[in-house]
Amino acid sequence: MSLVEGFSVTHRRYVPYSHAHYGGNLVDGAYGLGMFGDVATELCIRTDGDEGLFAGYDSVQFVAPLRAGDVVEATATLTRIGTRSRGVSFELRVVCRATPDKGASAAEVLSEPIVATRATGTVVVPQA
Ligand SMILES: C[C@H](N)CC(=O)SCCNC(=O)CCNC(=O)[C@H](O)C(C)(C)COP(=O)(O)OP(=O)(O)OC[C@H]1O[C@@H](n2cnc3c(N)ncnc32)[C@H](O)[C@@H]1OP(=O)(O)O
Repeated sequence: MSLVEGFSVTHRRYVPYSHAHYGGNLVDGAYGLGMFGDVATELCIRTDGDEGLFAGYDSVQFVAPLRAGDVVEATATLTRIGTRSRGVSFELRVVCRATPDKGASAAEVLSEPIVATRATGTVVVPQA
């Protein structure tokens, strides 16, 4: 178990073109929230031995677009330990991106990750 403030878990994933939803291959904001649910689940497993339940978000900010073809990292960090509640902060970062001007499948590793989404929320676990 890793029930200590500051403990974090990161998931990394390629965003398929089947998830492009808007012009410019833009992906809907819910995609990142789905990743936050999954990474929070692993966080709860590691902190409390249970998948936990997401009670709600206090804040969500869509800081930069997420695009099909991106490789993204979602990080969940434990910020508060209640009795059964756990405060969690989230960040979604783009680490690789397509470069279609160089070819249909060309892509690059970004020199600096782009933060796409930030959020804070609460998950609830069973009584120990
Ligand atoms: C991470 C997941 N594996 C992935 C998901 O996303 S799950 C899918 C979405 N979530 C759900 O379907 C959950 C639906 N909600 C529930 O089942 C319940 O509302 C709950 C389990 C989240 C809470 O219900 P309950 O166990 O009856 O809560 P309480 O006994 O009243 O409180 C327990 C602690 O939780 C804090 N709390 C409750 N609701 C909220 C809330 N909306 N926002 C923030 N905090 C909440 C409450 O303050 C208690 O905290 P302490 O134990 O005192 O620290």
